[in-house]
Amino acid sequence: MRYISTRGKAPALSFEEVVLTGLASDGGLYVPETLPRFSADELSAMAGLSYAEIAFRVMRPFVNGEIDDATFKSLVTDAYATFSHDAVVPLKQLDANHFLLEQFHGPTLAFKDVALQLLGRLLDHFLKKRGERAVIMGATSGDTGSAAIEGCRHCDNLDIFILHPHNRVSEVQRRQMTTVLADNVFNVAIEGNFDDAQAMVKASFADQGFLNGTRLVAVNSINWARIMAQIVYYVAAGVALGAPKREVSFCVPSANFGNVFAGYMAYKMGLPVKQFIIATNANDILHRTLADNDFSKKELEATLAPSMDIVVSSNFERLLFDAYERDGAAVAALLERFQREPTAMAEAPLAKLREKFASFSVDDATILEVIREAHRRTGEILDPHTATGYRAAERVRADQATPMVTLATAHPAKFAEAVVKAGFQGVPLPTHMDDLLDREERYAVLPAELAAVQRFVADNRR
Ligand SMILES: Cc1ncc(COP(=O)(O)O)c(C=O)c1O
Ligand SMILES: N[C@@H](CCOP(=O)(O)O)C(=O)O
Repeated sequence: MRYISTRGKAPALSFEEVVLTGLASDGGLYVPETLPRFSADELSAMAGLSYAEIAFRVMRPFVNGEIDDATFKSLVTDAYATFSHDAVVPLKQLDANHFLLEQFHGPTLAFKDVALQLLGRLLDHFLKKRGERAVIMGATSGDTGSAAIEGCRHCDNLDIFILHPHNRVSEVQRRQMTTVLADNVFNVAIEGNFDDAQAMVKASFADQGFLNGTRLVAVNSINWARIMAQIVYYVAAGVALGAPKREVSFCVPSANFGNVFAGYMAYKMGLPVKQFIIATNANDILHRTLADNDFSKKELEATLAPSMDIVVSSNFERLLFDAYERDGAAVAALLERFQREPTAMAEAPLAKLREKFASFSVDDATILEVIREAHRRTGEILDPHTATGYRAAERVRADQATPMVTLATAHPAKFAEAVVKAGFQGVPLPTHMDDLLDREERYAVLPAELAAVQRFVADNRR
């Protein structure tokens, strides 16, 4: 298998190269040239297997024999042994046909752990094999940062720089990052928003001169391995609920679009999916695009679901590539227009997306209402991101007969502000984080200026 760019002009890469690369050299994102497809028998055979075994079977075709099976199996098994629930990503039934897929049982309590526990191990494996060092630059609206640090901190060959928007992540999220005092971990609070941070990371991939030849690696979902690892839980949930004999629907709290895109990949690989629902907070560009063909930027708003405070949604590009029949030039032209001015998708690709995707946007007042309502009905305290999904699933699901799986993307203990505002006392952190609020913090505060950030990285990398 080879990986090609969504903008059609960068060289095709192998799996190892794609894991060790960020953006493609033409500014696009890498996707597999062809997708593996599972037969109904292969899917049926996955029901009842351990999560690690399903993960191995789903991801093996993407690895392409570039890691031998025994080694890859052990990387996968080790990655998922760090989760506190035996099912790794368990399903919880809320009512007759609505399920939560709990994605917060990993070390940092959000769905990002599922991919980043594996990505850290893959990077360690490839860099050791090559005898190379690398620098990671990542942008976070709160969850990717700690999951990346947790996944990569033990890799001696890596220095990790994580940019978060100053004062725009929750206290628990910030401390999960800034209290890791390892020599290879650097946190930077940017005086700007997530889009500023992500733009600086992307600009650094485009011009890596400031690193004097050291490799720059991505831990954001621009890295294909992030998407690959996230495909697994769609397959695991689907077969647990009766696929391939029964269709399943998924509702996904969305922003940078890596999570729901992974679900779409599972569908393209043979999982029978009736509907994907894209849930957004007040930063509703994905909903506006799907519902009104309004593919235009609006001022980024700080909401009670801060991890979804994103306007420029990276992985939407991967979906556009598919919707535009893999025409890289058309995708590049649309995205260049989008950066400059309000724009719209062509009718045919949009119609294609609407066959499988619906969307819904939830404001802050509704997030609070949903947290209270879901607790009354189910006994669960949802985190504010999951709350957007819960409401969207109720409002725009295609039918009641198909099982609906809402992805519970984070643990409510990470978002005390929203939970308390909704009228609860808060949710305790798990015991391994008991003293998080007392730990020493270390981070730099920098202006949202590329030169300042690159100087910081160049000066501090080991
Ligand atoms: C808790 C949580 N929910 C939802 C999202 C949205 O996921 P995605 O960016 O993959 O669309 C994020 C981060 O982006 C998140 O951290
Ligand atoms: N919500 C994310 C934003 C970055 O998304 P990614 O999936 O591209 O890493 C975060 O919590 O940082």
